[in-house]
Amino acid sequence: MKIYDMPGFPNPARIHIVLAEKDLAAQFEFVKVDLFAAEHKQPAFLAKNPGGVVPVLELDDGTHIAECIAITEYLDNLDGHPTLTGATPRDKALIHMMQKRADDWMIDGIGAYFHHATPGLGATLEAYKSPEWAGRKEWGERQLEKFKNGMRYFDSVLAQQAYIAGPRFSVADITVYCALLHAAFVGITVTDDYPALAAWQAGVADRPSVKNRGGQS
Ligand SMILES: N[C@@H](CCC(=O)N[C@@H](CS)C(=O)NCC(=O)O)C(=O)O
Repeated sequence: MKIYDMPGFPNPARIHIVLAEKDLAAQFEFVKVDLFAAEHKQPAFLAKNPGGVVPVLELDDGTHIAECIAITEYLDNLDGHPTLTGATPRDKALIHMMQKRADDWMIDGIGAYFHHATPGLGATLEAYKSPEWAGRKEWGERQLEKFKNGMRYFDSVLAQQAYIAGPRFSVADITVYCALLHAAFVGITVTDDYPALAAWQAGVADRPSVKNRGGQS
């Protein structure tokens, strides 16, 4: 099986942490897609994922699975013992609720800010010198507000419970953690205003799956 990704980028990092949590990395070949060279917008890659983003999982039968949450569902259920996406109907529902909030408010929020309010991946891909740029930049700035509201919300959640979706580590933790990685890249860090989020972040950073993911992503 293959994973198409780009080392150092936040969404691929989500999958590297999942692979480490599930001890599956050795079963995969990693194929680098050069985002700066716009390889992900070429027909060969778009045939794998019309969304034109990484990561993408390729199964041995040629099936392509895009979207981190879908890839995580697949990987987490391979051994019949899901540990990241919930084992009971209640846990599954709570994890997916928080995962959706983490996707919408955190990883998409900071991603939109990066692509629309900063030079992002550069002039060729982002077209930030286009006449529409001013409006897009303003929209991107508003996405940063959404991200900061997300930080505030998750800080309040983590003041009440150990992890994002309850007492156990889950895919929702991975999503929030990787959104914070992306935020740090653009200079936005977790400050003293968010003490529970900061303590949780330090704990997640210390997990073997996060610390030792083979230097990948
Ligand atoms: N919703 C997607 C997001 C994937 C995504 O945005 N990946 C980024 C890398 S971190 C990407 O490929 N960006 C390229 C671009 O936007 O042109 C997922 O969950 O996999």
